[in-house]
Amino acid sequence: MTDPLLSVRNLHVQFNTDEGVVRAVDGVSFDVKRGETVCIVGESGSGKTVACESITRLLPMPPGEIADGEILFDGEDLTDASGKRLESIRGGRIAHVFQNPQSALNPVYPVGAQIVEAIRLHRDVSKQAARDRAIDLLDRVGIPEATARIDDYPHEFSGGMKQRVVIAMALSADPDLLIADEPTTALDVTIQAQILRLLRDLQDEFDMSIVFVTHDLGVVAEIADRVVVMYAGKVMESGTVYDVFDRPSHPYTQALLDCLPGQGESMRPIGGTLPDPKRPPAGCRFHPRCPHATADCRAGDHPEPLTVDAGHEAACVYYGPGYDSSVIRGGSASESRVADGGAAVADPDDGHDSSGGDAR
Ligand SMILES: Nc1ncnc2c1ncn2[C@@H]1O[C@H](COP(=O)(O)OP(=O)(O)OP(=O)(O)O)[C@@H](O)[C@H]1O
Ligand code: NI
Repeated sequence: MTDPLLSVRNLHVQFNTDEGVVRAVDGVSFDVKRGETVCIVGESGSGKTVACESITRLLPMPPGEIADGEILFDGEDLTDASGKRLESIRGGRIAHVFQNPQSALNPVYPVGAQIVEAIRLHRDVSKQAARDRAIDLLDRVGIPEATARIDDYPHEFSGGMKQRVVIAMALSADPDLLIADEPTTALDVTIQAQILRLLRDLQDEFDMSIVFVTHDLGVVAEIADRVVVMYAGKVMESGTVYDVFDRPSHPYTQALLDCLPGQGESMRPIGGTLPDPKRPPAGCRFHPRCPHATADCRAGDHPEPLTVDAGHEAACVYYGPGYDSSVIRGGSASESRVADGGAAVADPDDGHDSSGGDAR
């Protein structure tokens, strides 16, 4: 068995603020194998972006700080890497794509010039060779008449086409890992589906791994090989897309799935809101909102992940000896939810802020 491409081990990322320490990512572990797509899913504020942006230290530090843990990328611990080393990895072996394509493009230069620059940053090639490759990349991401459009400015492209340009730029260095943080959230549904299909095709073609952040379980069903469910800085459940959709073993995962509209029912949002990250509750982070919480769930530390099956883990006190999963899964345990698709997880912060993309 080969080592995973990326192995995030017990990662703790915090912000030291005047009001206290925000433990945004609080002991998160997950692996990404070569060539696979891992979706990180969870409500707004659960720490998805902070976890992803810590990998290449895109997250400004300070105010952020990696307080503990390891980020092993191809065997190298990135938490120890120098700023210079990370700069070469960023955009080289690890590329990021964000929600808002506008933020990744410079409005005053033609898109081709920006892709050429990205190529030449990581490769010693002539301008002409880089330009040829830029045209090829634009063509591969589905920009019609790439040769004619390479000298167009970002504003001459629609939102979906702009995101394709950004993806072409991200691919320019042949990355081993693409980290895409809500790359389709700002796009309309049809365009979203096209971009997801594009990423899947490109993944095969470029043989890369993808970490895909979303709060849309429909998107997860569409694109994930494996899923990491985050809540309030913790991983609640992880497993293959089939494990998580067909055998959800954490009440939080179940609650997220219940937000998906089924036949003729409307979306049921999860009651309550995320805890204050400066003062998380004792016990399981989800217990104040969990319909199954017992005294054991309200005390002590957050539960350790327990193995459900090989490769499928759930961090739930309830998931233990004598556990009756039908209690949590209700009557719908046998229905495959992978096919449902299409719905966003109810989000307390409804207008998912675009700062993840705008900040850059
Ligand atoms: N610079 C910062 N200073 C203080 N707290 C921060 C900072 N950046 C993020 N946080 C906090 O860290 C937590 C995790 O935020 P993060 O952006 O990772 O959530 P997310 O899961 O990506 O949510 P969304 O779906 O809205 O993008 C939140 O409580 C957020 O308020
Ligand atoms: Ni985010």
